[in-house]
Amino acid sequence: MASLKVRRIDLTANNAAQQLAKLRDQFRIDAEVTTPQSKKLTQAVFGEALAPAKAVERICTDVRDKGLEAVLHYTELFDKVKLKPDAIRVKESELAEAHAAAEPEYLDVLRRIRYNIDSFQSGLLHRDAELRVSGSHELHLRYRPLNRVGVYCPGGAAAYPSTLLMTVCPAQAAGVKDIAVTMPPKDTGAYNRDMLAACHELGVKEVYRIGGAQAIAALAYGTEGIPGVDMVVGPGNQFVALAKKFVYGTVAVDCLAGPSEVVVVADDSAHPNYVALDLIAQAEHSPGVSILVTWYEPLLDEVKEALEKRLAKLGRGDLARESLERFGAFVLAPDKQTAMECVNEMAPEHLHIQTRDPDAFAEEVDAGAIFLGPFTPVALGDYAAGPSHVLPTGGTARFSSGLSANDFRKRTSIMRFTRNGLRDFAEDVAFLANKEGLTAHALSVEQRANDSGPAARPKPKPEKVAPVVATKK
Ligand SMILES: NC(=O)c1ccc[n+]([C@@H]2O[C@H](COP(=O)([O-])OP(=O)(O)OC[C@H]3O[C@@H](n4cnc5c(N)ncnc54)[C@H](O)[C@@H]3O)[C@@H](O)[C@H]2O)c1
Ligand SMILES: N[C@H](CO)Cc1c[nH]c[nH+]1
Ligand SMILES: [Zn+2]
Repeated sequence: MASLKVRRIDLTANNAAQQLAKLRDQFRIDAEVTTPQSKKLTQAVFGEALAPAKAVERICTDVRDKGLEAVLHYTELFDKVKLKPDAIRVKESELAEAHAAAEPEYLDVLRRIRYNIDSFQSGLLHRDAELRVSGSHELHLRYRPLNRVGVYCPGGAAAYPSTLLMTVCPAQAAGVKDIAVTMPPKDTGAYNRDMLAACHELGVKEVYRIGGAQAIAALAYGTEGIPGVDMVVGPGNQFVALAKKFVYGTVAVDCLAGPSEVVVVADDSAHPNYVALDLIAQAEHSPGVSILVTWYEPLLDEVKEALEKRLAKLGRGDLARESLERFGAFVLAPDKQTAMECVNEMAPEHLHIQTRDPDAFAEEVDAGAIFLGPFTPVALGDYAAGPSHVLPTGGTARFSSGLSANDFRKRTSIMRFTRNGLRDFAEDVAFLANKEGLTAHALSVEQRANDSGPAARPKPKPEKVAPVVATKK
């Protein structure tokens, strides 16, 4: 087999900024990172080579304007499945049958992991807050779960029961009652018995066989047979992430969780074999972005050798190799400080720090999730630890965070003043309101502050009603 070709980037004080910008732009959410097969598919569907964001705009507007007909149309073109309208929703009996037929060990694993996720996610929920100033006013912050949430579970190249756990469990911890799940109509999606069994185990009753941008649009706008939701969450490929960006505003979305990425930062203390395993683990998502950053040059050859050995024996070795060669990189930094700048420039979804002092390094850098030391591979977070594995990708970890139970709750502030409390605030409010030229605002406070009569109109006296007298016929 030909030797593995991973791009190498040597950072110097002079070229670091330019090299890193190039690296970062390559995996931005709207970058042209789609594979040649994906480009060919877009061309075949639209008759022209549309950029991913343009293709997504067409799909989403079609679904918004034409509803189910457009969902079925794109499902046929992208997923090669011709579905009848009544086959879109998975029957509850199918969910129950898949569950009844599932291996008991699989269900036990789901239950144990569900427990881990639920313990962490319930523990981090924000609590209602209040401030009371006696005789003056009271201020409250109230949290309530969203009513109805749509979960996208990817299923193009692999089936992800873990993603069901990492999305549905935080939503349930937040108190969301109404959860609809969509998965592509594939053996790795809504025709996968393990996925259906997991839905039943989690108590999800509403599952649709649709994927890609058309699924996100259907959830957001609602179509015949698919009631719209208040929020769409979940990871997926570039088209899914761009569709969430497109529908944002019509519905809430979580972070832009696109193709998975890892940056492994390692020094001379790191075990090359462990580093190689972590890079491959991300690459096998296909596509997945795997970047090694080090200031210890011998590690690069050691890791390359370990990668080659591993890839030769791996089930998805060919897919992982393709991802490593297309989207991977070995970055050699002149020193630790430049390595930190490199990480911050990329703000990766996952950062695994395998250095002598991982805590100190972590203090200085930004990422969706940070994994410390040799015994904390990203896979622990992917499957079982408790924080959701739905994390921001494409550099968006610079300004956004991974999914958590709090995302499924909306905050409302509630306040009440007494007349004395209002009087205490009235002068400042009126002053600032007048400065803004909003004199009615000022008046609404001043009038009340100056009044001394009763605050409310007296209750109207009940009208006298003539007694009903029974008469004999
Ligand atoms: N960030 C996270 O939290 C996280 C978690 C799990 C998985 N992932 C990522 O999710 C991704 C899953 O991708 P996937 O493709 O396997 O499944 P997917 O379900 O996200 O996407 C498959 C769908 O994409 C649509 N599609 C495919 N090619 C298209 C094209 N050219 N134009 C328009 N639509 C097209 C099809 O409708 C298909 O149903 C992986 O990249 C993985 O890394 C991310
Ligand atoms: N690494 C993915 C994004 O965080 C999650 C995942 C699911 N299964 C395995 N990995
Ligand atoms: Zn993963």
